[in-house]
Amino acid sequence: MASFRAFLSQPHESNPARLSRRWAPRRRRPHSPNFGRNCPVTSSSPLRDLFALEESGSRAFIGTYELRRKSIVERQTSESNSIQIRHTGGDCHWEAIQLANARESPVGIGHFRLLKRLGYGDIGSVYLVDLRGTGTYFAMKVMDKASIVSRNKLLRAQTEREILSMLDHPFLPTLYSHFETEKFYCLVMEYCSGGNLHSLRQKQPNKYFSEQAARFFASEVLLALEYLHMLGIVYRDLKPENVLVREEGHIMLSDFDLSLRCSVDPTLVKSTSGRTSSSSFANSMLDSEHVVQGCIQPSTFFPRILPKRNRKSKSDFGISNGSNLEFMAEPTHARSMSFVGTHEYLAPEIIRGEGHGSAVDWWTFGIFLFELLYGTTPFKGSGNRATLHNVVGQPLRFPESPMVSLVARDLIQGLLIKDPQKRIAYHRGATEIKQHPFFDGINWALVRSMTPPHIPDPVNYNQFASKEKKGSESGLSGSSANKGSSNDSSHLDFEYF
Ligand SMILES: Nc1ncnc2c1ncn2[C@@H]1O[C@H](COP(=O)(O)OP(=O)(O)OP(=O)(O)O)[C@@H](O)[C@H]1O
Repeated sequence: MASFRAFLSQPHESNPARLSRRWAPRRRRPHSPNFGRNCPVTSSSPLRDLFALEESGSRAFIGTYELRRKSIVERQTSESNSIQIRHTGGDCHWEAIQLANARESPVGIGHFRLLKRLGYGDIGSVYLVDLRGTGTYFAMKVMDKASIVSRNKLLRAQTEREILSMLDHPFLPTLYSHFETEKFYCLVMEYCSGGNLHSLRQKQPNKYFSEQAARFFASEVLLALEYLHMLGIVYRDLKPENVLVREEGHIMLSDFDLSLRCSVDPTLVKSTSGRTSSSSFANSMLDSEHVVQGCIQPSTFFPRILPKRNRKSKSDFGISNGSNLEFMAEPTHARSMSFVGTHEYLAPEIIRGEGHGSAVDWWTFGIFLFELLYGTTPFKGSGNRATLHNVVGQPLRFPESPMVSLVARDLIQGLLIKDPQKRIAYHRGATEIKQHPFFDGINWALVRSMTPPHIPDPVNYNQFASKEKKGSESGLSGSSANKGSSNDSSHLDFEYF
């Protein structure tokens, strides 16, 4: 039987600081998606986090906290008299995991309380958990080893873990830790309390979003896809069900087990007209003369120092004459023959079995936008076969109602071109879509600061405090859950499929 440990120890070319079974701090600190969320306090000060963690009653950690607090106080006193705020903000989740790891044994199942099953997918179940005694909440994906191996899904589990460990983006999940028990593989990720966009759409009047809300969600998804493509990841499973809503209303793309990893050659290109629409799309196709020598390395994004004889002057790059350079990292050479995805979202090239690449994400982005705006997908048939038939053979038609703007329809039309090579973004990726008039007014650098159209109801985490009491009184522990041996109805055992 192939072992998860074996796949965990495989070299990972693009992530030298790869997570080992025992959590190791990342070289780069994450963007802190959880600033102020699910944390004991909503402060960015590590000092206040530590006080709050102490107050939450974790006596076992107090010694370590005390040491850390002293060193922080000393550092603050020596560096300045003001409280230091790190640019990464106060993600208490990293602190909590790190402190748990600093104890005698690395983080494992026994450190967590299972609070609630959030859902399940093809390769595992996802639970809301808390790291005992810290008041920090996580989503833990638990996969049954035997089931995964017997159903030949080990590669999918491996892909998901590898991809998650590469990610560091505000609209993508953070993997805080991963480990295995005798029976399970576990991934510890950030928890999204707002459910998914599919459920949220169902709750809208008439079950579709306003154009403004759709533009917000599409902008965030677009940035996530752009980042994935830059890392050489074709997502392949975009659908509202996989777009989770965070506590503060921003989104998080989830579920990477169907994703494809490939090489990518980031490039600087001269910007063309600066505008894209499906009608002018043919004119804005990339002119190969405009491609500047690939001068940025994938994954690390450090400029490659070219040998002197190859160096180009500013004017070679068109900088002096005022034209703009664009960063482009579209894995246009990615190829896969797999038949993966969800019927209504499958791109025609996947159904035709002719091989597919990164353009499938732009097709699914078109279906996604259509569904947000109209409340249904464009090629849905009476059954799966009919749907596939429609995707390949039926022209795109827009329903008469609701009224959707011309620019939105133009973008959808460009994305749902059946020939991937003619599809918008085939050559220049997200850069091209960002310039479409549908996104006029979006400040791409500040999307994270936009006000979300919907803020989920806050989660009452106190409801779980009483469960903890019950759990600890009756001896609930990760290991008992692991063995699935508990008879107490307050216990949460792992359930599968
Ligand atoms: N980080 C998270 N925060 C909150 N809920 C989550 C999180 N990750 C997953 N979920 C929930 O758990 C469910 C199962 O997720 P999971 O990623 O395992 O499978 P899936 O998306 O349903 O499909 P697949 O079969 O492709 O794995 C999701 O539908 C979602 O509702």
